[in-house]
Amino acid sequence: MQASFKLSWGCKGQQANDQHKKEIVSFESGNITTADRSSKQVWTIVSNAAAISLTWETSPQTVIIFTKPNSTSVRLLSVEMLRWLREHKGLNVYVEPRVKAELLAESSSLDFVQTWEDDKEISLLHPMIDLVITLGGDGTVLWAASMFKGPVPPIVPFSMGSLGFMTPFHSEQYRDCLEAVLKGPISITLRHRLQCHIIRDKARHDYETEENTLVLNEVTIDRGISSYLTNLECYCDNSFVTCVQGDGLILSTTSGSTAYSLAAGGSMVHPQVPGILFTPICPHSLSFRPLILPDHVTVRVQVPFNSRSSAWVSFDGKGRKQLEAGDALVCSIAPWPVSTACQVESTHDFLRSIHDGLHWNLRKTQSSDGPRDT
Ligand SMILES: NC(=O)c1ccc[n+]([C@@H]2O[C@H](COP(=O)([O-])OP(=O)(O)OC[C@H]3O[C@@H](n4cnc5c(N)ncnc54)[C@H](O)[C@@H]3O)[C@@H](O)[C@H]2O)c1
Ligand SMILES: Nc1ncnc2c1ncn2[C@@H]1O[C@H](COP(=O)(O)OP(=O)(O)OP(=O)(O)O)[C@@H](O)[C@H]1O
Repeated sequence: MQASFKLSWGCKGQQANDQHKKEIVSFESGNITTADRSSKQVWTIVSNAAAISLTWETSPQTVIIFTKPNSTSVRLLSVEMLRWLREHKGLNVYVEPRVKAELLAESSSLDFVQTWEDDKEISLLHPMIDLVITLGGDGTVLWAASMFKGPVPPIVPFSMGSLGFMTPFHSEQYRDCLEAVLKGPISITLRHRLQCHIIRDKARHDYETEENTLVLNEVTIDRGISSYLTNLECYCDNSFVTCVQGDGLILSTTSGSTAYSLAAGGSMVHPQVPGILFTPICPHSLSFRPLILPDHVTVRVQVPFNSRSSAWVSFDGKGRKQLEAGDALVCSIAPWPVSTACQVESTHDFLRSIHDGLHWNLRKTQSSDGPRDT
């Protein structure tokens, strides 16, 4: 039985209208799901960067730890953390099968750690997990989120990488931090994901389409190894947007706005702002500015039949798939956001990340010594 919790919204100390928001963000039985996007205005109210707080109604019992591979410091910390969670907190602890094999090779005293045998079992595991811990960088948070094809338990990301934009917790203080998280309430960032699926021209009469892929950062359609320009026809709710002629296009969440989209000239957007960023990669045109589309639209990107080359899709930088002429990628906001625990609060953590991680707007301060307005 999964631990249950409730979410509440507050604006600068005031309690917002939670009932109104609960109709849009359901958090029954520990599963966070958002309502159909047709309720446009209401959704905007829900997401409007008010501080969101998670309070446990029943205590978490089962925790999973995802770890960055090939890191000695991560491995050592994960062993210590697994023991502490089991021996001091009495929790059931899970790791990925690869990690369990590594742990057992190290010591048989870690046989209390649980795992699964087969990828199919992971869908059975989801309803049992109350809390996710990540030890690594942003890539480990993306990896953990990708394991959940539906609702995602709250994620507590510890920083053990170099940039750590989405990983606000310091691993040295893991005991204090996890004590506070397990007790609650926790301030969270509700990060939207995109659901993407490919429609193959060859299979357009088939009932079965390829399964949806969920991304936390972005889906990228690029030229891959081809040396030709990509030629991508883009539609938003069936209205023609534009044709991308360049290296490609990034469709990003607002959480992903500080990742690849930023490198391609897109704006940085607070992760709780609802929307889809439409950012071209090296467009061969003088006037192609990036766009931000509302969260209720469906974007379709199609390789036209007269395109000189195919295109390639990647999901959070992984799982590349080829798009042939006539194939399309369809993308919209998914109903299962990812809640990540905040060190302080969503806006504070976001601003700290752009200052400390990206050195945003760092400039020597002008001295007061000089000419002045009189
Ligand atoms: N030119 C680029 O900037 C570029 C190119 C390819 C991929 N990427 C990004 O890499 C991501 C995959 O991450 P990975 O760790 O698996 O690959 P990786 O190991 O190549 O790391 C990519 C870098 O992007 C940072 N990053 C990831 N998500 C971020 C976010 N939401 N905000 C700020 N920085 C973020 C990571 O900390 C890391 O430093 C992709 O989703 C894509 O956004 C960026
Ligand atoms: N549990 C995992 N299993 C397989 N691959 C993983 C796992 N966790 C992370 N990865 C992959 O390992 C790579 C590096 O991870 P991550 O970004 O967390 O570390 P990092 O590169 O040291 O951090 P930073 O990006 O902050 O420097 C990413 O591509 C990520 O997808």
